[in-house]
Amino acid sequence: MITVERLTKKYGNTLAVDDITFTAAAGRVTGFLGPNGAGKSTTMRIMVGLTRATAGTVTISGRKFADLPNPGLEVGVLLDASAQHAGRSGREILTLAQRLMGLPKARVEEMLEAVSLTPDEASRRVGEYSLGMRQRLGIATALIGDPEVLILDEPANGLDPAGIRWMRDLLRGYADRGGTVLLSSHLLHEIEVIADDIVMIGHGRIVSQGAKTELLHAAGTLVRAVDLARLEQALTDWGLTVSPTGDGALWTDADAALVGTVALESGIALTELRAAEGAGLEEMFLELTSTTQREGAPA
Ligand SMILES: Nc1ncnc2c1ncn2[C@@H]1O[C@H](COP(=O)(O)OP(=O)(O)OP(=O)(O)O)[C@@H](O)[C@H]1O
Repeated sequence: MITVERLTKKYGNTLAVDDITFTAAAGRVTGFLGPNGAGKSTTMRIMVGLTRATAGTVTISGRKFADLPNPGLEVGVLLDASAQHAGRSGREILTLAQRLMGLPKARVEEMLEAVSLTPDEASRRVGEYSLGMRQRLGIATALIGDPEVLILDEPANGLDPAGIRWMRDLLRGYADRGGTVLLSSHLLHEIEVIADDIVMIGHGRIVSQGAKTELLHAAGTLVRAVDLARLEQALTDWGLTVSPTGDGALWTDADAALVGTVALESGIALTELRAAEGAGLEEMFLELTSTTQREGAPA
């Protein structure tokens, strides 16, 4: 389990992380979702002792990262897959990790196999790896110590669709065996398909968090009408948040019963009315993150 309490990080005048509190629970995949510059990487770097917090605390399985005697056995980390030594082979990088953590030699070949790097690929210099191969190697390095907690910053970057599917299954299996997975992404869909819990961050602040199923349930309503412009006006007049989805529908934060009532009262015939679910989560994500703009920050 990862516990983040009232965490704040300032870089000069930039408030990169602004008083955030959340937990990532054991046995669950927690998606850390936010647009570019939201503060995800900064939060993760603080978690693993690479950046010092301005205020607040992070604990991993109840302890601070700095107090873990052999951190690789407790928490697997993948922050920047390109940060590996370009002149070493994948096998050498894994062997270094294996020695550093005092693990059996056989673990290296086991991990290469687990992330589907062939013996030939494992012998090549990392400088010649594609981004997807680096991500696989990074995941192997994170997993080699069989830790209880995984912290992965944008792990799907550079993976092809088959690679993304592979990673999803791997992380699902890991969480199902009781592990804690925290993974970040700026892509809603990536998080939506894999996460059990979602923490949404925008401009350093948490804008929404909870179980994915609950967030989907609360993700508003999609509605279509013959006269869409009139419907939009009617919903807006009722004080509801409304935005066109771009494919001839409107999204609103209200539930379907209220939208139906507004339409009836206004004499507007609807052609579709349903829970927005995935599409709604996206609208919610855009709405929530756009209303937490820092002063002067670009939209
Ligand atoms: N070392 C640093 N010095 C100064 N400002 C920084 C530093 N690192 C991050 N920032 C700022 O902190 C804010 C949060 O950045 P961060 O990298 O944590 O966001 P992110 O959510 O991981 O974004 P992305 O999805 O683009 O990786 C940004 O405004 C960024 O410019």
